This record gives sequence, structure tokens and C-alpha cells, in this order.
Amino acid sequence: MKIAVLGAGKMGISFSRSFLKFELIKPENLHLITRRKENIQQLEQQFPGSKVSDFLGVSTVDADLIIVAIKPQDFQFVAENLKFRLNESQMILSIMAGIKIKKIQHLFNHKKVVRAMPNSPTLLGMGITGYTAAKGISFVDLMQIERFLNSTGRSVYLENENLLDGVTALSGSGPAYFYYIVDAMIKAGTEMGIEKNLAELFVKQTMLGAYHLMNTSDKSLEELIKDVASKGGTTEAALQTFEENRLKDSLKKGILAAERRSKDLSE
Ligand SMILES: NC(=O)C1=CN([C@@H]2O[C@H](COP(=O)(O)OP(=O)(O)OC[C@H]3O[C@@H](n4cnc5c(N)ncnc54)[C@H](O)[C@@H]3O)[C@@H](O)[C@H]2O)C=CC1
Ligand SMILES: O=C(O)[C@@H]1CCC=N1
Repeated sequence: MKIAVLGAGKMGISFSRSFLKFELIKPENLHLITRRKENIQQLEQQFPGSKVSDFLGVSTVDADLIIVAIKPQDFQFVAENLKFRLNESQMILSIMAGIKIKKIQHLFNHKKVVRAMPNSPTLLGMGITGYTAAKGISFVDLMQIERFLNSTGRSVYLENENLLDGVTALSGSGPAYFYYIVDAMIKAGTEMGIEKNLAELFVKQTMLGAYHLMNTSDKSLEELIKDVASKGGTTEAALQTFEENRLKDSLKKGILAAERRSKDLSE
């Protein structure tokens, strides 16, 4: 299997690293395509043995799978300025947020398209990816793609492409929501006079411990909250303030805004 990665940014690089780490491909079967010629040398050092080209200078791509890891906003330019030909048997795997399979097929004039939405923990092999495929893609082809996706974490096939907007809003963007909450907690810690590095330790270990408790417990989230919040105690005081400020509603609204943005990106 030969793979080309169009867009050697954060996600393109973490996918490439996973494939190499789990020996799903040999370095010589990886071809990275970057926007700028100036990046070629650095990428060649990062990926010894792999091929690196710049987008406007590449006239042939000898790959079974081409991963499109550019920003959705750059897609139109890329589709209109492709200097290499896609042959019928090549598979396109797009991880661009929002851009629908139909649009990718149309702009690339190519049928074999799989669309996936990973998230940033793919870098550690701890990501989760939702994916779906154009009609007519064989089960064998899909399983091969899933094998690659699984080297970056877990993956879930979705029959309905529209659900990918929700997956984007939930798990694609999700790590950022988590960091946002962690950041607010750390800032509260420093405001209460706890040194920043200590506040970070308290918060990160709390998140880690709470995550494992949630993941191993038979209790519902409501029950787990009740276990912490003593009647008339400190947690109750915090939760009451969150409720008064409609924090849960606000978080939900934000996630639905991300879903809407994903839907808009294809237009
Ligand atoms: N960052 C994240 O957590 C996630 C990102 N995604 C999707 O992955 C895609 C990439 O995102 P990131 O890696 O975060 O962005 P990034 O900005 O780090 O990477 C995009 C790369 O594409 C390159 N590029 C742009 N035009 C190009 C061209 N004509 N030829 C070759 N390369 C070109 C840019 O130079 C950049 O290196 C986006 O479509 C995004 O929606 C999906 C899930 C999670
Ligand atoms: O924010 C974005 O548009 C991309 C998609 C999911 C995570 N990052």
C-alpha cells in the first residue's frame, strides 16, 4: 500500500507518524505533499526515506490512498490547481471538516471518496474517528481504510454522512472544549492563590482520576455528581452557580454552533 498525504500540517503529520509507527507502511511508500517548497527540507528530515513534494511542483502521485488533510477553505484552490491526474483506482480519504463527499467527488472529478473526522489525540494513537464512504466502495476497501484509521485510535463507521457534522462538533472539536474547561479551572486556582504549576497539577490529575472513575463506574453521571456534592457543601455551591449561569446550556449551544459551521463549510 502506498499513501500520499496532501497537506503536511498537524493532522497530516500525525496520521503519517501513526502509519509509520505501527508499520502499516514503509517510509518509501509515504509521499508528503506540502504547500511551500521551503518546507520540503524540514519534512525530509522528519520523514527520512519518504518522498516530499510541493503541491504546485508535483505532476504524478503514485499512491493507492491519497489523504486530503488541508483546511476546508483551501480545498477549492487545491481542486482547481491539481497538477497530477487521479486514476480511477486511487482512493481519496478526506479529513476536511464539513466538505461533503459529493462536493469532493465533483471538484476532484473522482468517485472513490471516503470521508473521515478524526481528532487531535490521533497524535498519541488515542483519537476517535467517525467515517463514511461514497456509494460503491467495496467492503474490502473500507476495511483497509479502517485498519489505517485504527492506528490513530478508534474508528466508527457511519452510514449517514450527515451525522459527520455532529461528530465534528462532538469529538473533532471536543478536545478544545476540554482544554477550555481545564484552563478555566487552572485560572480559578491561580486566582485563589495557588501557584500556576501546582494548580495545573491539581486540575490535570483531577481530570484524569475523574475520567477513569467515570469510565469504570456503573453509576450514571448524575449519581457520580451526587457522590461528590455533599448537601450544603462546596460542590453544591459551585454547581448552583453553574446552573444560574446556564453553563450546561451554553456548552450545548456552542457544540450545536460547531455542527452548524460544519454544515456551512460545504457550501
Ligand atoms: N486540528 C484538528 O484537531 C482537526 C482537524 N481536522 C481537519 O484536518 C484538516 C487539517 O487540519 P490541521 O492539520 O489542523 O491544519 P493545518 O493548518 O495544521 O494543516 C493544513 C496543512 O495544509 C497545507 N496546505 C494548504 N494548502 C495546500 C496545498 N495547496 N498543497 C499542499 N498543502 C497545503 C498547509 O500548509 C498546512 O500545512 C482540516 O481540514 C481540518 O478540518 C479534522 C479533525 C481534527
Ligand atoms: O476546528 C475545525 O474546524 C477542525 C475540525 C475539527 C477540529 N478542528
